[in-house]
Amino acid sequence: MPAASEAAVTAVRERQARLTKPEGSLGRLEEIVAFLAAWQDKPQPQMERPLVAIFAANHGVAARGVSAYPPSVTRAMMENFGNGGAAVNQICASFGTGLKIFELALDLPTEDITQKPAMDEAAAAATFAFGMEAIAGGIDLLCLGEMGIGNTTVAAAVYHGLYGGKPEDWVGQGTGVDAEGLRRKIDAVGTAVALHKDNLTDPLQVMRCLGGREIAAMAGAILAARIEHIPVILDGYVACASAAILQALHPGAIDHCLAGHVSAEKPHANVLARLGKAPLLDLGLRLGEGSGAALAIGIVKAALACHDGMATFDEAKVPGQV
Ligand SMILES: O=C(O)c1ccc[n+]([C@@H]2O[C@H](COP(=O)([O-])O)[C@@H](O)[C@H]2O)c1
Ligand SMILES: Cc1cc2nc[nH]c2cc1C
Repeated sequence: MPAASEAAVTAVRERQARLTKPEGSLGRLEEIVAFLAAWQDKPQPQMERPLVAIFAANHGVAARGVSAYPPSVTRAMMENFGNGGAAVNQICASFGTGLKIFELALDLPTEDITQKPAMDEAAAAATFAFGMEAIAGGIDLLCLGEMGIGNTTVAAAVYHGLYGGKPEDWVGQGTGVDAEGLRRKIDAVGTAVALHKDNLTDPLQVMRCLGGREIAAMAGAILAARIEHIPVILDGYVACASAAILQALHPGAIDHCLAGHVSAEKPHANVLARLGKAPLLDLGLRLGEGSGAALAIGIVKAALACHDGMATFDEAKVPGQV
């Protein structure tokens, strides 16, 4: 895996020191520019072709009453994305960002994780490889999101499988289940992790047994982005499950990823702490579909505009530090 480019970061830091602002005063905007330089391996990082990629999948466990919405919403939302009617369409339009939707066998839900592994090895591997396609087309930043009724349950199972604790530590409201729905989610996560317990020492087996197709595909996309020097912005609770799998496989594997936001899905803050990521935004979103990652593009755009467009002390004849 490529490492962060120290030379590119040094070039960014040198320019930042000359820009007309007190040292360090742009805070995380400066860190974002250094981060892009490090992972694009460019002394002048850029974001001319950002992409929001959404992976959509269906889940057998959704039949257990773990979502406030029926599984048919997943396909219906694909139509809506195509027609520009979803929140993420409008966020992307606000920033002039490209959006691609990847459909993952919606008519063939993965197995119910409380009964069987979600996928067999061939399907898990093929889906991971398919996710690697997200970086095609010369993009310079990848935002990762998903759509899939029931996927906050499988994400919770992945976290419980990777991190232990109790099922309820990792379960939140998802699309807005009531108290009974929450109980069913907690039961499903506990049952699934107990069923597959002998398979959970390998993070890729956690992905295969407890995850879903969008989670496997996003993991592939994150890894492909790393290899091709494309920084990644992660969306919320579900997208971070893919990052958690890669981090568990190899501790530095998600160093090229930023957390776009902290979701209102309660355990997400804890997940981000485990991933070592401070979110860029905290807006109470719990939508998924890449919305929080896409919003963070606005911050990245402003960070790069400052870095590229600000005058230096010399250019503006502003006196420097005493
Ligand atoms: O990623 C998040 O932070 C998030 C939090 C709550 C809900 N979602 C979205 O809601 C859907 C899953 O919710 P559920 O209740 O069906 O498990 C799926 O389409 C996700 O994109 C996503
Ligand atoms: C309507 C709807 C839109 C979504 N977008 C992402 N997850 C979603 C879940 C539902 C239910």
